[in-house]
Amino acid sequence: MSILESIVNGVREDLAAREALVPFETIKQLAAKAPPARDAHAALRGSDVGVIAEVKRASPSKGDLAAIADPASLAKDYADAGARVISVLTEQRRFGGSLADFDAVRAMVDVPLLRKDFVISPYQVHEARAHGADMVLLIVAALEQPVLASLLDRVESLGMTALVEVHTAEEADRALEAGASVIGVNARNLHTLEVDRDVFGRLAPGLPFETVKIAESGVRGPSDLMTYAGAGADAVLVGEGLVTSGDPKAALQQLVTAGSHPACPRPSR
Ligand SMILES: O=C(O)c1ccccc1NCC(=O)[C@H](O)[C@H](O)COP(=O)(O)O
Repeated sequence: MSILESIVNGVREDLAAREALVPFETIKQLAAKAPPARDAHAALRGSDVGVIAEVKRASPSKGDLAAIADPASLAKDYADAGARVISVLTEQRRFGGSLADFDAVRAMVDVPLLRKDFVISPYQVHEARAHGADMVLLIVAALEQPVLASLLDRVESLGMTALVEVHTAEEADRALEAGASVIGVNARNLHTLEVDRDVFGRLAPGLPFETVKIAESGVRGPSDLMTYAGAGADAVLVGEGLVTSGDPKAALQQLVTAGSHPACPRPSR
């Protein structure tokens, strides 16, 4: 079984348990009552290269990364340092995240929030909105094409933005066919967990001009951001490099400064 399949199996079990407690109809009503979603698409389409800063406690590739005692305080640091969007991992078994982390962050910051999870069901989309998410991750490799298209429609029908994640040219074609307007190219191979930063540079030129392009994974400092910017990134998504830095706020400030530096290649629009 692949790592992705194993993660998704756990997600499916946890989802069934939550659905038994809060039925789909109830979560839909809660989502409908939530304040409107913030425009994450616009936030990411800046004239500089932006940063999506991630609250990431652990990962399948590295195990425990950081003891984040107060995710809200970390998110406040991210917001103060200029994060365009904050990503909060809510998958528990492999990433140590939770919806409680998400709620704490939502209560603290007004920046658009990405619910970062392995979304396989409409329930999770409404659940994300009910908790105040503005953006939802959809991983092409985890979804059959009709499911991907229908989840993307559902995310947008609730006023949120979908970050559609791809690893290959074929997945990028599927993302575009489904109607994705924000595509994340993840440098982390889901089979080997190895990070190859060159994947973004191979796939980005094949994406339409108007697509918002996010380079995900492997940013350890400003030079990685500059490299991704040179290959056409509108923004980078960074987790490990921030939470293991010892000073996430300062580390993020350095990235934000690099993204707006005159020498940094600008998104081409
Ligand atoms: O991080 C992992 O080990 C991982 C393994 C399997 C599936 C997904 C995984 N990570 C999710 C992500 O996309 C990253 O958290 C995100 O891109 C940030 O990456 P990084 O800056 O390298 O922590």
